[in-house]
Amino acid sequence: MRFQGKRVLVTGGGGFIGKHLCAALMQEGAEVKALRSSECDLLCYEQIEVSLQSESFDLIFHLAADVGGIGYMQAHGAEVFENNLLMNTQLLHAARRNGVGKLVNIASINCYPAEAEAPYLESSLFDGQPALPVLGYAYAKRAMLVHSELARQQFGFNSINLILDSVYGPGESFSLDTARVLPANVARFVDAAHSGVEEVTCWGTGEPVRDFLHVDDAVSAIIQSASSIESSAPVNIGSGNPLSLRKLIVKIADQAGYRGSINWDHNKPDGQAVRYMTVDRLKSYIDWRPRIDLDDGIKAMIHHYRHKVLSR
Ligand SMILES: NC(=O)C1=CN([C@@H]2O[C@H](COP(=O)(O)OP(=O)(O)OC[C@H]3O[C@@H](n4cnc5c(N)ncnc54)[C@H](OP(=O)(O)O)[C@@H]3O)[C@@H](O)[C@H]2O)C=CC1
Ligand SMILES: C[C@H]1O[C@H](OP(=O)(O)OP(=O)(O)OC[C@H]2O[C@@H](n3cnc4c(=O)[nH]c(N)nc43)[C@H](O)[C@@H]2O)[C@@H](O)[C@@H](O)C1=O
Repeated sequence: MRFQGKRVLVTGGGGFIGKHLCAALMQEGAEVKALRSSECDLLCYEQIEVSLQSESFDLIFHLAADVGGIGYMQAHGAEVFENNLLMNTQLLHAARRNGVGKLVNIASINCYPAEAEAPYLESSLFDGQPALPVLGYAYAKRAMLVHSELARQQFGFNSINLILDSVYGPGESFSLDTARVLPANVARFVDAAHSGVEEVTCWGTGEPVRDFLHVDDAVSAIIQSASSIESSAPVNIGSGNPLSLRKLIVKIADQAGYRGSINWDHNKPDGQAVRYMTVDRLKSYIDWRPRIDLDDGIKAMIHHYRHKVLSR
């Protein structure tokens, strides 16, 4: 019971990773408040002050973000930049002013340069421009990392920064327009197999390489990191098992029972080319390894989509 009696706030606590994190924190003995945008809009500084003045928190996990799959990020680049920059900056400022014990920021593998050499090392984070379709999101998250380090240096404020790779699992969006690649294609191929179509078109070239981490493994790493890391230097969290999107999508199509052909729409963005990370720094802090195999995770996602989403 690592968090026994601790008062913990989770921004974005009603979102995909946030819900899983809140449940796990409660099991660790924490008193958890999941902050919803309807009760505290992080774009409004006064509302953040009210939330942090009404209760004192030992720890804040900051998951709230304006975020989605590559299609959403590309279509809403300026808003994504503005909203995330404002939320992240205001929250850190208010947390520091209100004596919060520790802030755990969640950043993304999208922060790495488009041309970074895989596996990504934390020391190369700022060595070039992020990929164009996710530029606004990546720069807002990069600013959060810089703010965190400066607030530690100037004020001794304790915030840490975790860089997540692609996380998947039950509870994330399956909407074809806004979802990430894995759930979008679970929905696409389960629907295609069900309706018996013989041709399906996926986004991009299928050539990019990605690494997927199940949400339960991500949450376990986030929780252990929160109690073990006392530095603002960013720390990668990923599975270290890369595969091409073509292979991923064929796995999903097979498991969904789809037997038709797969085409690729080259007009859709590919994003970063070869993307996965080392987790040596993480392992220097905690004893962790991912436990959920991708094939099992896909199987569970297909089951979840068929039985929990389609049956609604
Ligand atoms: N999922 C992934 O693969 C990855 C995620 N990340 C990061 O992890 C974090 C969580 O991601 P994920 O769970 O997938 O995202 P979700 O979109 O599911 O959750 C984000 C939450 O942010 C909240 N939010 C958005 N705008 C505001 C606002 N103005 N004020 C208050 N809350 C707001 C929403 O709360 P509400 O529902 O109450 O409106 C929403 O539930 C994000 O910071 C994301 O950048 C990083 C890398 C990979
Ligand atoms: C970690 C990081 O994860 C996300 O980053 P991303 O991996 O770049 O985005 P994505 O999951 O949307 O995958 C995009 C890749 O997949 C290909 N692709 C194929 N078919 C579909 C498809 O149907 N939908 C989508 N979205 N992509 C598809 C597409 O062409 C591209 O090559 C961020 O949004 C952000 O949430 C974040 O923080």
